Amino acid sequence: MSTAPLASSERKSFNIGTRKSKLALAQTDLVVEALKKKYPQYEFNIETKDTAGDRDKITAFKDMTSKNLWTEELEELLIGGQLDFIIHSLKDVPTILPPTCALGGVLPREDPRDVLIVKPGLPYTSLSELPAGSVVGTSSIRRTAQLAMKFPHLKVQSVRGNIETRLAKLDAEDGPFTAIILAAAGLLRTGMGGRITQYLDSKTGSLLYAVGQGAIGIEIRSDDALVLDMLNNVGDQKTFKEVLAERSLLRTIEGGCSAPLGVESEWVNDADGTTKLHVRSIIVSVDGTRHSTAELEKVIESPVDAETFGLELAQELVANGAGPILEEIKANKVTS
Ligand SMILES: NCc1[nH]cc(CCC(=O)O)c1CC(=O)O
Repeated sequence: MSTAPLASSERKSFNIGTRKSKLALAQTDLVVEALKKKYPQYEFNIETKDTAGDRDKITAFKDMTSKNLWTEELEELLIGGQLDFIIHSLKDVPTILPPTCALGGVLPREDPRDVLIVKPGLPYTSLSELPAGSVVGTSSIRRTAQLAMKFPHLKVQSVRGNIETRLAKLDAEDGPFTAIILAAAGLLRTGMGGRITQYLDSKTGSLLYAVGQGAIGIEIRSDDALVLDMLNNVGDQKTFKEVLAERSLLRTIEGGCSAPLGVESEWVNDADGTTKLHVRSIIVSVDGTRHSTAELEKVIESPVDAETFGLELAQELVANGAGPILEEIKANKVTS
């Protein structure tokens, strides 16, 4: 847009963009609610848009050539000034944003774990109970690789579509799936937590989650001081530190490809009361035969500390053998 930006004092109305899915709308409502509470004098308009990721429901994610499946169209509107905020599932946001865009803040993280959902009528209550040959639905290479490593007797088959579509494919009488794996956050935020069979985490010896999973990311123009200031009052600083550390880890190791990286972040208190961020991480080869793990625990006071944390954890993962696994993934990647 060619119109000159309004002076801060004249801006009373803000446009918030998101995708059309039920989850995107539920998450946007949470952000609008939080903004209205602190800024009752402003008006917030929600605008929805389909993205490339919504339109192409057939190509497996790993074969898609655009890295910004869920974000590109909305970012164009943000950069052009038609939008002031974009609300994303942070997990879907690339670790490198366009140069004039920034992650302005995040809402408090929902449960970040993956969950198992077993087909109705089947008796299984956990991943480890599923009989050999059971078909587990997921389209994520992170989940596929970790399943191949930890549950090699199971079969993995791709399942695409939004949460409702995937559940319908699981429930289909004549469908192939014994169970599917989804993020807890998406189910909980859309009122479908009742479908969860088992929460997966390192304690149950199963999957680590995706970088940013369960967090709602708010993208803004990096020079929009008014909006940034609003988000400093509305966003959750603890979640922000966690996800900045996780995204720095992913950005460091991925080098232009989406890596099968799993993480698990928690805050721990030392005996002397110091609070530290503890992150476990794993990279697994797609066939599950090789992996590298690393953990780090440090005080995080600033965004710079979080960036450094991610960098150091990435170095540890590489020192523990992640390099060849990443090289193999890059070599097999479709390039364009
Ligand atoms: N790419 C799909 C996607 N993006 C965000 C979520 C769920 C919510 C979240 O992880 O924040 C999901 C579905 C899933 O992985 O089960």
